[in-house]
Amino acid sequence: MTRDRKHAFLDTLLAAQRLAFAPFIFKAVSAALHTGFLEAVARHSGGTAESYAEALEIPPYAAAVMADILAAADVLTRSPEGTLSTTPVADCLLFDEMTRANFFFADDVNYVGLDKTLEALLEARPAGLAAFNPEWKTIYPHLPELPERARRAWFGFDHFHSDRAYEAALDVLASVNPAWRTLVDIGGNTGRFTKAFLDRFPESSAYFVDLPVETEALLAREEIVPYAARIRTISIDWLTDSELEGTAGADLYWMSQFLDCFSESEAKTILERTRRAMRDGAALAVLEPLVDEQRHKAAELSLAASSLYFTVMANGRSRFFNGPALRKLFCEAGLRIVSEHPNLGISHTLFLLEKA
Ligand SMILES: C[S@@+](CC[C@H](N)C(=O)[O-])C[C@H]1O[C@@H](n2cnc3c(N)ncnc32)[C@H](O)[C@@H]1O
Repeated sequence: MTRDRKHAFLDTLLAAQRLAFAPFIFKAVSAALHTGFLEAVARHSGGTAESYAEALEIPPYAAAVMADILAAADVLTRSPEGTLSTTPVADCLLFDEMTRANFFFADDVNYVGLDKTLEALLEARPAGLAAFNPEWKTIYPHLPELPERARRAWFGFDHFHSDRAYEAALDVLASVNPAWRTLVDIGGNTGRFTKAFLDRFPESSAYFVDLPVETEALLAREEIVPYAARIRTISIDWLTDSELEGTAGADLYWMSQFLDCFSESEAKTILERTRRAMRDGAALAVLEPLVDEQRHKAAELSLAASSLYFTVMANGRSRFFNGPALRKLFCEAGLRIVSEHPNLGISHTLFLLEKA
């Protein structure tokens, strides 16, 4: 009994130290990925820190420090003779697409800015964005200006999480109506969903709605050029009072990973303005990952932690939704849920809505 309690306490103490030293472990992993140290151990296990240092032409000191931290953090195992091999956690860091999208998003987009978490939380402004440019008010109009590594990590993260759900969402849409005519892709970003929709419904056309920085770039994108004749762009900044105009007659409005870019009150007015733009009988489809409705703890943790990106880097006031809060917003905005489709892709729920 006493022994069990002592072990339970030591496990708890270890879990707490993982948190206390989380940035140290994180940056050691980052260095091990960037130097190729982790990959070298994975490909040629059984070497010593020194032998990898020699092969990679990095200082033996660097390899020794990384080996100590990674072995203690269960990313590597080390034999009594000092030979190294990787654990399944290292395999995730090297080969699992989700882990890598999340890791590089954390490292290249957020890490420096996260230092301003307290200010951002208390002042409801993305205080960490100053790490890129002190003049920027939100991240969205500046996505094309991010430094190359940050831009790659931002799109890698965004695309990984939404692309997985697109095909499944298109299946649901096709089962509800095999012949959608006109899509309104709100917050369409680089046009990936618009393109997938136009492929799936060959008779359809699309309105692509976003900030000018995205609408002006869209039709020149190489992958979008073949679809240009079927797409019209509409520029809007939803943070002004603008109404959504020019989409009369459309039968499907679509918002994917979009409402989470806004505070609840902003999201509500966006939904209301969208409802006003919808003709009777039109559908609104909303695709969002819901923090509290995940099947796996790994997904819940990823989403909950990612919310801090919205706080510190993106806008200072939004987060990934919990299910009840989003359903309440729909209702308050005068929309009725027709059906819900959870667990699309890895972690998304698709809501099909109509005017109440
Ligand atoms: C996270 S991205 C979503 C991209 C895409 N829909 C997806 O599924 O991955 C959010 C999009 O909302 C747009 N956005 C953010 N703030 C906006 C605003 N105030 N007005 C209009 N669009 C905005 C951004 O430009 C971006 O394209």
